[in-house]
Amino acid sequence: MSDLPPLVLPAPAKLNRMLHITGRRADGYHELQTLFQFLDHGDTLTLAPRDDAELSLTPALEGVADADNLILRAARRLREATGCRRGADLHLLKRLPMGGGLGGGSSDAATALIGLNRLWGLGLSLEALAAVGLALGADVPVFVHGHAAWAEGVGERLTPVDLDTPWFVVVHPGVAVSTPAVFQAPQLTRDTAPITMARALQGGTASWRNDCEATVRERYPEVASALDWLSDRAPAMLTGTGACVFARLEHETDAEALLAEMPKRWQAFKARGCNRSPLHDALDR
Ligand SMILES: C[C@@](CO)(OP(=O)(O)O)[C@H](O)COP(=O)(O)OP(=O)(O)OC[C@H]1O[C@@H](n2ccc(N)nc2=O)[C@H](O)[C@@H]1O
Ligand SMILES: Nc1ncnc2c1ncn2[C@@H]1O[C@H](COP(=O)(O)OP(=O)(O)O)[C@@H](O)[C@H]1O
Repeated sequence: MSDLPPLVLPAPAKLNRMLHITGRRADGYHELQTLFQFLDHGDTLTLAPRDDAELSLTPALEGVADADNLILRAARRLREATGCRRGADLHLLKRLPMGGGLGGGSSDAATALIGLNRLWGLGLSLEALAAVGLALGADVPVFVHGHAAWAEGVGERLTPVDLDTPWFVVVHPGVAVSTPAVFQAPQLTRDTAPITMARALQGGTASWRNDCEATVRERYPEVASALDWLSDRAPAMLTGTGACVFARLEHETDAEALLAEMPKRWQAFKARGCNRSPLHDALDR
């Protein structure tokens, strides 16, 4: 056994504070403009070195084969990209709902890339790690770079920004939303005129919206119920393609009060918005 201590690193959630769909590419993927921000809530990945070349991940994720797990896929891609032959024991404490629009899988992958880069002493730059991550998902690079960002393209062209950092109550309405199904929906708005980042920021939170919301509301009534319930109490939006929705609150006590009166059928948590990823804060400690 190696003497190096395990690395314990956060894999935070993200919110899409706004999301516009501005077009559709020839390959079917959609052009987006979105503002990503992190939450101080997420999964935790523990990475321990091994003396052999095995990669192990515990526990198994329900409904996700190991070969598809973004953490193991990230580890294998990193080894392919660098020729590294080392192994690791990985353990995931999963707190984020899967397929909830909180980017949990992408964040897990980014934490694996950054953690293994350190554990294996590879010395890759964040730029190089983000490039490895982009092949796994469009949301991986923002988690690797670790700063709130204005994103364009399919979400990979990033400009760092500092947004307001209120409290959020994030609600999972208990349904799974299929990202491909939302993007294939005939009624999805795909022609929002592109805007500049400056204009999006000047418009402020009151002007921010998610172009997926109408489609998701129509197809998933429970998401519509959660949005309606939250909107009666605070400004509320969908994140990504859902299913999670979030309300914006000034104070932690407001978030606690909202959680206390929420219908028990929904899972919910409070978290603070952060412009610097908790992963990068942890790496500096
Ligand atoms: C739209 C976002 C915003 O954050 O939604 P969430 O996943 O967070 O909800 C993400 O960029 C999603 O990224 P990700 O979750 O990696 O999507 P993928 O698995 O790559 O895509 C699933 C499918 O959705 C469609 N898709 C995805 C992203 C995109 N910009 N255009 C698309 O048309 C494609 O059909 C693709 O095959
Ligand atoms: N480590 C992982 N954590 C979560 N989901 C994963 C992971 N590996 C693969 N997946 C797959 O990726 C899908 C999207 O997961 P996730 O990133 O949590 O949602 P979203 O993209 O909606 O924010 C899941 O439904 C699951 O099938």
